[in-house]
Amino acid sequence: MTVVAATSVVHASGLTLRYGRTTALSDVSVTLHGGVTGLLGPNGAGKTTLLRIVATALVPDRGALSVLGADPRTPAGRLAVRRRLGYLPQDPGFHPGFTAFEFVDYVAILKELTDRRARHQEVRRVLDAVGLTGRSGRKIRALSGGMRQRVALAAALVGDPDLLILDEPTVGLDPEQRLRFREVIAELGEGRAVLLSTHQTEEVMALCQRVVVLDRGTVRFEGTPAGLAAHARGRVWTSGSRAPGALASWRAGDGRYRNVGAPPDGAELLEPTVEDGYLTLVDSPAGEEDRR
Ligand SMILES: Nc1ncnc2c1ncn2[C@@H]1O[C@H](COP(=O)(O)OP(=O)(O)OP(=O)(O)O)[C@@H](O)[C@H]1O
Repeated sequence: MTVVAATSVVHASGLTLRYGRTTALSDVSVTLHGGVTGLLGPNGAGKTTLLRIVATALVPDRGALSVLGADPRTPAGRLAVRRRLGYLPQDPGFHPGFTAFEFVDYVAILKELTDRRARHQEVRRVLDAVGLTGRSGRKIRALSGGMRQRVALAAALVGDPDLLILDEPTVGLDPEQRLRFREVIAELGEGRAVLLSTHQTEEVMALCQRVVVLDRGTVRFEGTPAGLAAHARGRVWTSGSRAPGALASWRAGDGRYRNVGAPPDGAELLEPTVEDGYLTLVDSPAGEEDRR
């Protein structure tokens, strides 16, 4: 296990965190390497809590954690992680009166870029990386949701971090903006580790090399998107009418019903998608963990 910890970007084992009487995470163990990893799960699954722990913004009640080879429980370890980490929280806390440039510059100051000239160059670099060149002088309050999200991503990119943590980065974006954002994230994942939380299985298919499914504070799956889809193999079928016993059943574009669940004898089976795999996992009893 020590070998895994040494080569992984994040290695967490047995993380547990409670908010009062609510157990947000219970004995969560995950290992992340380079590339894009999606953290998928329903509302309240514990995604934000896990991201905040990895980003050193929250301390778990129990469990061990190594991030970029450092231990966030020690002050020196926390500092080492924070210097090499970019974090896009769900609510970036914009000052709407700031321009995009001013906001990112402010974050760069917090990230200890003290030389003004070098800092401004870095701010221009990250604004350019997210396609905001030419809009950097606009006030944040005058930007669209998609543009604001780009500003937040630019702020997370200051200092060229080795690990990027993105909490639902494409929420609220229209399909075109989402696509553009995906392009940027995919490119970022080529040279570093990206951990992003999402509710969207299509995002996982489009972007992620690995996926972790969290449900009610526990890891239900850790593996590839193809492995997650395979979880529903033999459990997706097509029929001429709605199947009453299915976990989910809907009329597809071809006019036939696509059903997920236990198929009746003789059903015509379909190739499962990541969404099917996810559905069969989160709708089955907790405690059946799957890693592939
Ligand atoms: N500050 C807090 N105080 C009390 N309970 C909290 C707090 N933050 C989160 N929780 C609870 O902890 C659980 C996990 O929340 P968390 O925000 O981590 O889930 P999530 O998967 O990110 O949800 P969502 O997809 O809705 O953002 C939920 O039951 C939530 O209500």
